[in-house]
Amino acid sequence: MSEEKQWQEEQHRVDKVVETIEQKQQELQEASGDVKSEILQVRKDFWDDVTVNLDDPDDVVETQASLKQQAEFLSERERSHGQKSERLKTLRDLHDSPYFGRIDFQEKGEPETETVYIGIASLMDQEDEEFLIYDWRAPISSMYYNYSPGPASYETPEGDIEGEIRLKRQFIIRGGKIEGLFNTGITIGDKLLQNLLGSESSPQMRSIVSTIQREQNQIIRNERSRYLIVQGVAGSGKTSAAMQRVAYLLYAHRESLTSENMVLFSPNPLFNSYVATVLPELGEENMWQTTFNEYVQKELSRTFRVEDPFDQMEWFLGAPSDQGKTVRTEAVQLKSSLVFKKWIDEYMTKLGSGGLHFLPVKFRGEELVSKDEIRDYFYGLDRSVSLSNRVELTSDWLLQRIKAFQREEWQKLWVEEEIQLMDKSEYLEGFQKLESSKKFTDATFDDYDREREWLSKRVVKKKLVPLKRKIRQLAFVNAVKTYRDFYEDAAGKHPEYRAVCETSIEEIHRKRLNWEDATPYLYFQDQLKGRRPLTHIRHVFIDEAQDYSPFQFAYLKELFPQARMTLLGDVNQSIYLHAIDNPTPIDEDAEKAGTGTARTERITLMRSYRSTAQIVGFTSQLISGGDKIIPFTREGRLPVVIEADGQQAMQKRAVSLVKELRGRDIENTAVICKTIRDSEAVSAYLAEYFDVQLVDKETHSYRKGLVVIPAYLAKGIEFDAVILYDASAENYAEEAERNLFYTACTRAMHELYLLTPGKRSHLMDDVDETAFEVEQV
Ligand SMILES: Nc1ncnc2c1ncn2[C@@H]1O[C@H](COP(=O)(O)OP(=O)(O)OP(=O)(O)O)[C@@H](O)[C@H]1O
Repeated sequence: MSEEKQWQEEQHRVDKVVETIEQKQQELQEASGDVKSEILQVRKDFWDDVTVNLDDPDDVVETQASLKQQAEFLSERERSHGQKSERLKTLRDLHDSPYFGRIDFQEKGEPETETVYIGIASLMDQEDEEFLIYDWRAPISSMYYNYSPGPASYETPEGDIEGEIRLKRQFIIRGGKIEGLFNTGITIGDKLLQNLLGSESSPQMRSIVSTIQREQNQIIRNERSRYLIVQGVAGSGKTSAAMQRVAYLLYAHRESLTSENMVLFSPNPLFNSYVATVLPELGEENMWQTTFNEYVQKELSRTFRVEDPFDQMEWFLGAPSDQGKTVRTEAVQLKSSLVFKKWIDEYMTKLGSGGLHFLPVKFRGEELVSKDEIRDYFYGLDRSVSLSNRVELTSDWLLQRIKAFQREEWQKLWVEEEIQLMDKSEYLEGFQKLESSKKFTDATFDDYDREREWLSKRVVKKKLVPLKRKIRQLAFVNAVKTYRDFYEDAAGKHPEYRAVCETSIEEIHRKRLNWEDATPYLYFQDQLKGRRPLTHIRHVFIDEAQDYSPFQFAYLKELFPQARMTLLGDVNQSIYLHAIDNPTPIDEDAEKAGTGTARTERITLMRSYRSTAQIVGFTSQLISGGDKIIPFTREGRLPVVIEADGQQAMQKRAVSLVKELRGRDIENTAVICKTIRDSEAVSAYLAEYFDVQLVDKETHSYRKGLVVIPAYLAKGIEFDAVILYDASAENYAEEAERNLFYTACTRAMHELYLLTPGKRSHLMDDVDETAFEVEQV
């Protein structure tokens, strides 16, 4: 069949499908309108349709039942309306672009070839008999991603279905019109992918549903593993695959899984907003998205001023190489390791028989239960009971003590004074309560006593509420002091870490916690007080997983005991201090990294999609093993190293470069600096010429245009052009900064410039001279 004929036939089919969509839209709109007016009516008549009678207890019960019934009816209607609106939104998307793929599949033993069209959601014909479009997540659709024409199979609950793909076709459809049509051979989607990857970057990540690659599909549809570890080179689609995986899981387990059962840990708040549009684009709701830092700060900020990972990074990049830096580096390495977790576990065993510190229970400045009494009670409990359970029992005991104390307190003078100060409404409330309980007759002496008694009880009870709450929160355990003792003990046992322990004690004393101490402290506290694990979470996604220490990962495992975990990362992008000599959760040595179980699976992605072949050619030479990275064949300009004659010349060139890029319609440009201080200075300078956005650790979203950003915050995101600001030998002097340098360079999709005010960094020494151009200004 001629190409033109094929095109016509396909367009004809698209027209028919669009017609069906329009019919369905109309029907649904009418039904949705009906439900909406019904809801409005129910809301309006709500009180007419319920029987409200509060005369006697039976009537109250009946009223409650009637109210409940009406409320349930209303919420059922609202739910139905919600589902209809969602379906309408999906139909709107399908109306614009009904599908992106087609396979003709002949099942073994079947005479007919089945034609399967694949889109972002399923669509049945008007008779509900045939699929006009299959959802990309349906089992049969998996073949579209997994196979080229030829033998193919797919899994179903009843077993594997085998056969042959006779044709595989891709479409670009917009506004109901076919704009592109490709019959694909061995590699899927080269042309379509070229198209997509060659386009402009965006401050919001896009869904890759129409061009998912086979190796990415394995991540998306993985059902077996407890820990799925993805080591993927920069730009290999890890984040993209993770988002598609969420959508896939929500579809495949729609009876039992919702977005509330999932959490995504991302590297910073900016990244959260970067990925936030992907799932809604696929018709799914976003899950709980957070950062580990956000979680830690929420848990600890009432006790300590906790450093965040970005400040730790800034310190690392800025601190002079002296004794202080050596000690802190040692501290970071130690406190990230599972060895340190073991030290804490051992100390917990010791605490089982003595050494735990308590705080006295005080009320109105008076000590009710001394810390010694609490300690005696605690250590009087059966020693085989775990520490956290003993703390729980102690809390019960303290609450009992408070109850007894409460009675003694009623008669006290301060209570009488409080009653005098009570405002009128509170007083009246007491009076009414007594009256309604029919214990209060006319104003007799007896009634007056009862009123006093009632009010005294109320005053004492109310005053004790915060204290009881604190006891329930186990605030009587002095975890901070105990943690300090732990370091004292460690300093004695491990003299080689004496300096580390001493500085830790000093920090604790100042109510401060360095980032490397945050997870160990949380863990320490949990061992003492227990923590309710978040069992409703069934899937945890950790992006940039190489930035987590084994200790942090172990902590997350305990926090989400029922969850499967998908860890995505790149060892060459581990930029934090702890990763220098430590394994990270994505390390090949799973045992060391704490991810080794029978159900751990590793997937390695070597193809890089983000950058042009020229940029990948350059960046891959910055890291060891980079020669194995496979660039996606998309051509562009060689990276340019601009050697400027001093700082001023570099600044000037940065301005002219941005102007040049704009002249060529390259709008989304990032000037990537090493630290926030550099970024502030550069953005202030550029602001004299352009509208520029400075991104710092608090930035939640960025807009199109010119952005200045420190390298460690640019993780995970991408720009059309990257200008690496100050790639000099002085600025990037240390080997430990190699990954940061690499991460910054790999943010570029189409063009990469490295500006240096003098000799370029030795981190580029191994890059072949043919992999970049040199410009001198
Ligand atoms: N199958 C695909 N189809 C279309 N685009 C893709 C595909 N895979 C990746 N991309 C594109 O490649 C770029 C990089 O993807 P992504 O950010 O998911 O990679 P990553 O591995 O998380 O990168 P990094 O580790 O460098 O942050 C994005 O623009 C993404 O849209």
